Amino acid sequence: MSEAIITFKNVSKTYILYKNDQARFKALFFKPRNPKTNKALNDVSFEIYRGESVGIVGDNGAGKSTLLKMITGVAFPDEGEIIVNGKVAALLELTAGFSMEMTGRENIYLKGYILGLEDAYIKQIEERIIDFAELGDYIDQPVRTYSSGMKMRLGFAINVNIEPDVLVVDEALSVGDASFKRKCKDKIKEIISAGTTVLYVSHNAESVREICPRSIYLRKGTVIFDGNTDETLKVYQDYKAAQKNKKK
Ligand SMILES: Nc1ncnc2c1ncn2[C@@H]1O[C@H](COP(=O)(O)OP(=O)(O)OP(=O)(O)O)[C@@H](O)[C@H]1O
Repeated sequence: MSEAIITFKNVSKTYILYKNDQARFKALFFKPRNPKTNKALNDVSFEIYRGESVGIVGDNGAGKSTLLKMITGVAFPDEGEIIVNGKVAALLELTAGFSMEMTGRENIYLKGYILGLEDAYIKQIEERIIDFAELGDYIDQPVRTYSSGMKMRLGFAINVNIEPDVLVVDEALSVGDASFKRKCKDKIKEIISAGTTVLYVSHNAESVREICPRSIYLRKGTVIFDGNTDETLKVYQDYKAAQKNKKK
């Protein structure tokens, strides 16, 4: 077996449900007593190997985004351990981390530094990113002057052009107009065929089948099934059908 690039060992995450923002702020200084909580991930363990494409499926609120955010390092577990051995690019919150006052070109460097890339490497991929983003003269204008679609395009262009070891994709992400969307899909396919490890969250069974030979089914934060995508989708769809029948 090749090397595990992502390892989750008994990972759990509980969110505290605050009454309001004031209570959320107060909690920074005083631990709330008996707060309402929601366990978003419950004792999740798996290993993903270099070059695998793995789908994450499950109903709304199952914990899919929480799991992806932990891989990209924007959410943290309260229990368990996560090991990620490589450079992660995320097609999730594309505009996170941008400085609105800096130009698009400066933001390419800013994001590159955040990802731990060297100056010389960023220089090498800069033109490729600019070409992909199709922002014309706006690349040297402050990002605050961009439309939301333009910011997303820049975010997408950076993330897909840094030659990541792991690409994390939320299919619900919508980037730009139809022709740009097509270009993004093609680029994701190209990255997959280059052997990059991909984690793909989607509610669309067909697209999971198309991209991922293996899938993990989450229900209320727990891994219910982890295996061949056809088998995983069958377990998921059978459960949904049983739930529907119960309601009748
Ligand atoms: N910041 C937060 N504070 C409180 N609860 C949260 C927070 N983020 C997520 N949750 C809760 O954690 C659970 C898992 O959420 P998550 O977004 O990971 O689900 P998901 O499977 O990605 O859902 P969807 O398919 O709707 O995107 C949900 O019950 C959600 O309400």
